[in-house]
Amino acid sequence: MSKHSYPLFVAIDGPAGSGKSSVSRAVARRLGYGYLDTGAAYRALAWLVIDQEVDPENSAAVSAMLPTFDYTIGTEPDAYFVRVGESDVTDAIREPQISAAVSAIARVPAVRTHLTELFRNIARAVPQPGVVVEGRDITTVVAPEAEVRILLTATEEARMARRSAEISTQSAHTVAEQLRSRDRADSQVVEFMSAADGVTTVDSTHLDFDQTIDAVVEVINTARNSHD
Ligand SMILES: Nc1ncnc2c1ncn2[C@@H]1O[C@H](COP(=O)(O)OP(=O)(O)OP(=O)(O)O)[C@@H](O)[C@H]1O
Ligand SMILES: Nc1ccn([C@@H]2O[C@H](COP(=O)(O)O)[C@@H](O)[C@H]2O)c(=O)n1
Repeated sequence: MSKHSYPLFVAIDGPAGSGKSSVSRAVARRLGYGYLDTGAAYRALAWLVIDQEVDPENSAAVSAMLPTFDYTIGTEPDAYFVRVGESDVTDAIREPQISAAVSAIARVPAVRTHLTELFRNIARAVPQPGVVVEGRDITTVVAPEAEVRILLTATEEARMARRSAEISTQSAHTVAEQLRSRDRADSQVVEFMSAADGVTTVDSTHLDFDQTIDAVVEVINTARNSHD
């Protein structure tokens, strides 16, 4: 029987475009763990706010939506989906208008408290022996007691180049400006640019995708061995 009553918790923080989602999902797949993308919940709430024609800057109106926010996310690395009620919003939450609105919603304290509790419950319930949870504040706020805590980072230049390579509908300049402005807004609320005490930094600036996965898996295996 496992020594853990809950799945082993791997917490991964980092700035926009550092590879949190793609690397975390690949790591979870390799280790047979669950995968939880926390940014998707902030995005899904932003989607609902816009869909209901609520002003994202109206924190009281946004907070009032929380009790009926019916959110579901897939935690299998190969069966990812995001739903609000009956609506599948997996693709819709990646639209630029959602990225532009999400930071305003994420700075509302009631939203952060509500979603933090939701993330803890979802992570505890995965059927796998471990779960990789990624977002801006996972190592510091959501799971400061996690068995494994990693700050995944890369230089702003590398992150912008990677992000603009995957977005063909906007100029590299626009993509870079959006990434910078989201990091600026988010960093007023949570610290994700430097590692808190006990958090291991993985800097992927000079690593390719597979090397980054290897580096993260090595940190997990080292921590796992020290817990056994
Ligand atoms: N080490 C790497 N080398 C090359 N490309 C990478 C590396 N790590 C991630 N990428 C690529 O960088 C892009 C951004 O990664 P990803 O979307 O996972 O970042 P993120 O941190 O989740 O961003 P955000 O917080 O904005 O959602 C993706 O296209 C991903 O495949
Ligand atoms: N733990 C988190 C995760 C996300 N946010 C906010 O959501 C936005 C979208 O996140 P992505 O990872 O999908 O890009 C992000 O810009 C933050 O505003 C958060 O606050 N905490």
